[in-house]
Amino acid sequence: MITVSDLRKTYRQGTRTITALDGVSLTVPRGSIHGVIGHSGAGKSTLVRCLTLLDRPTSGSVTIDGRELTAVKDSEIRTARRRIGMVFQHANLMDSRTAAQNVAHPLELVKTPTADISSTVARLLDLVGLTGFADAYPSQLSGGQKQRVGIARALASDPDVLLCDEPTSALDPTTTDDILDLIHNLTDTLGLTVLIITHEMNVVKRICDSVSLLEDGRVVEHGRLQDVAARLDGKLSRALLPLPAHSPGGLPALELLLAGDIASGPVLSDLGRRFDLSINVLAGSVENLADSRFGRLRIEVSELAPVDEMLQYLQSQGVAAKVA
Ligand SMILES: Nc1ncnc2c1ncn2[C@@H]1O[C@H](COP(=O)(O)OP(=O)(O)OP(=O)(O)O)[C@@H](O)[C@H]1O
Repeated sequence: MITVSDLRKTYRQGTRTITALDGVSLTVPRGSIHGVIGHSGAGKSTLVRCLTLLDRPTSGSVTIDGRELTAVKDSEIRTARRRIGMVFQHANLMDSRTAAQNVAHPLELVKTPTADISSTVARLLDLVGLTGFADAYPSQLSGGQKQRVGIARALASDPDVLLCDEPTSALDPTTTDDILDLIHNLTDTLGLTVLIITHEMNVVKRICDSVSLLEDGRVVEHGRLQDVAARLDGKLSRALLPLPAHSPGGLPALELLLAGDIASGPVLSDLGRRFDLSINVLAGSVENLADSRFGRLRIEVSELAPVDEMLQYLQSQGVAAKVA
């Protein structure tokens, strides 16, 4: 379990104080994947640096499985960092070393016996789907394969936590999905706790159990994926289930959010039949998130439609709805 409590980081620039993290708190339950999503400048890199103690936070704490990392003395930082496996945007491999030698590097640093290194490296390359690539140099590997080596290297020190900093931002969509699936499978197989820093909503959609939205150094929204997706006015829900901008026409328009079984049901035909009116769908977005179906729809109804009654009816059916 990762617990980040009220983490603050300020930088001095001449006479100015820049607040990069302004009281960030989040919890990642053991064995789950949490995404931190934010635009450029939100504080993502600063958060990564503070979590890995590359930068000391100004205040606040980071605790992993009950051990407060932020309380560790400078002389013990290297050892403490071994509990966190880091996966970077660009795999950051050493070009002069083969895949196997890159994965072996963290083990060599702590003077692991050579026989143990060989068997661990072979097991890890196997685990990330790179059997047969042990002797390949980074220049002979695709972007996705390099990232697999990076993941194997992150796992070499047998960490409790995997911290992934924009792990797929440099990859094409298909490779992105393969790498995300690998991280997901490893989480299950090894019981890892994973924190993924990203600016891509697709990463959150595909593998995160929970998510925090970082803006100007603060977490402005957070929760389990199925909970944030179900918030009609939530920023995360809008990003997960996007609709094009609404340009109001002459007719009343409603926005609906359907979650779970309701999203697969005949909501619109029931609504039309009950109020004896026709309904036009103006825009819609449907996704499977956290094993549930979610839909956000914008519909248009006739001028004389009893909008308030319709909203009440929809709410009674478990559909969040409002005038668009
Ligand atoms: N060493 C530093 N000195 C001064 N200001 C800094 C420093 N590092 C970050 N900042 C500021 O802190 C804020 C957060 O920056 P950070 O790099 O963490 O954002 P980010 O979300 O990672 O952005 P990006 O996605 O573009 O990398 C920004 O306003 C940035 O200018």
